[in-house]
Amino acid sequence: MASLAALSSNLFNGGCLWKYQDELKVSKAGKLRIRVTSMASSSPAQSLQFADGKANKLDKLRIGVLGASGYTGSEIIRLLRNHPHFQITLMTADRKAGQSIESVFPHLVTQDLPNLVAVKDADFSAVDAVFCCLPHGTTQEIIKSLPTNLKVVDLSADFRLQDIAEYEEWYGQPHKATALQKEAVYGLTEISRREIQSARLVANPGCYPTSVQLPLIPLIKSNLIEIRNIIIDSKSGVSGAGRGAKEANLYTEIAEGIHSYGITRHRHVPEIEQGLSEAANSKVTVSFTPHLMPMSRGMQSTIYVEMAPGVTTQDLKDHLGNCYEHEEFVVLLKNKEVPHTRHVRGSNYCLMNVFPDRIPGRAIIISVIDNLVKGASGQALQNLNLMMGIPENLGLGCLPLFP
Ligand SMILES: NC(=O)C1=CN([C@@H]2O[C@H](COP(=O)(O)OP(=O)(O)OC[C@H]3O[C@@H](n4cnc5c(N)ncnc54)[C@H](OP(=O)(O)O)[C@@H]3O)[C@@H](O)[C@H]2O)C=CC1
Ligand SMILES: CC(=O)N[C@@H](CCC(=O)OP(=O)(O)O)C(=O)O
Repeated sequence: MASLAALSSNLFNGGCLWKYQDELKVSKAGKLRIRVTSMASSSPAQSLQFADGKANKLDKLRIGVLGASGYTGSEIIRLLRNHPHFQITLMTADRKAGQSIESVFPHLVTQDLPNLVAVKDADFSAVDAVFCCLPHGTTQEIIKSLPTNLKVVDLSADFRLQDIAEYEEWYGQPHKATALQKEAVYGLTEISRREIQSARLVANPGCYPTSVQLPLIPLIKSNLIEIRNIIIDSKSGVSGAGRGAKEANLYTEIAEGIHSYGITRHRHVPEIEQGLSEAANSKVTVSFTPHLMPMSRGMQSTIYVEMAPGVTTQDLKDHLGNCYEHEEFVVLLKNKEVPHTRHVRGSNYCLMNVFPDRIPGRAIIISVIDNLVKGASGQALQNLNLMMGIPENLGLGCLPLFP
């Protein structure tokens, strides 16, 4: 039985009322009782899983953000501001260790948060779960060194590829935590919800792979599209490259133009192919070209596919509509509405739509996300909510920022 406070905090946070089955009852004592259950779990307050088995004074889970001085780390901080059951108690940085969060991110001046510490100085005995927002390569050894009772959502690419040889080929370095790799669950929430719920370590998907796999996996699973000749043209905002200073990301190098990069060799190719191959139950290869756009956040994937014989674009739409009908964060647009990145900015939504190509038998699928939210920290929070047995939309109620 959840408390009214828990219910009202869910609603306050944009909790999705349609996901809750509310049952009003008058108890013998004449008090109104509201029973709340969700798709993700039963009563949130009862299912919080403290790492040491003990509740704390605040009855909130203690969260560590590793890499809190980066873009995805600050996005986690922003989202957790509205979370009823998570409280940040540890934040790490590398070059910025020792600084206060407002000196690193002035927009967070109003928040009462701990100072940034180096990972080596962090006290992990005082946290229940961590978001790991570190560069790939550095992440594996750090996660390996954490107490094993902590739940971990890793936003880096280190645990996404099941095949270690493939990781080493595409990332150009040996994997240093191969045992943990076997334990990790790939966290594309809407597709792997059941596995994520019981995971201890979740490999949060890359931003491009999220925007591509959400529309394609259901269509491939149902044999509605051919698995050959899939062409993916993706575009990302500059925050996708992180906050670290790089010449290629200077205003003068990005503004007033766009450019492709990583042509035929971007490291998200094996990640996309892994997910699509699993859906197809046979090897899928794709043409994938990412582009850098002069915008700070946002991502669009335009995907060209060949439909299976006799299948129409309306069939693709109907199928995606059915698959995602009860999903809060994945939305198939109606009619010929075109997804825009500006309509998901700052939110956890993925908007998609399907259009007939002028070439018979082909369709064009467009999907948009905010690379820092559904493409990173929002999906990571969705996953940790699931892992903790609480409704997966908590903290994720913010609408897109528009205009
Ligand atoms: N940006 C995006 O849209 C997405 C990013 N990701 C992935 O999420 C992870 C974080 O990305 P993002 O936030 O953009 O990156 P940033 O470069 O913005 O932040 C990186 C963070 O890691 C810290 N850090 C860097 N090197 C080390 C180290 N050797 N040891 C400990 N801490 C270190 C930095 O600290 P300091 O600043 O003090 O040096 C900073 O806090 C990456 O793996 C990225 O690929 C995934 C999906 C989308
Ligand atoms: C614009 C930009 O540079 N985007 C990054 C991808 C975003 C990301 O961080 O992906 P991972 O989580 O897999 O590292 C890139 O192309 O490498």
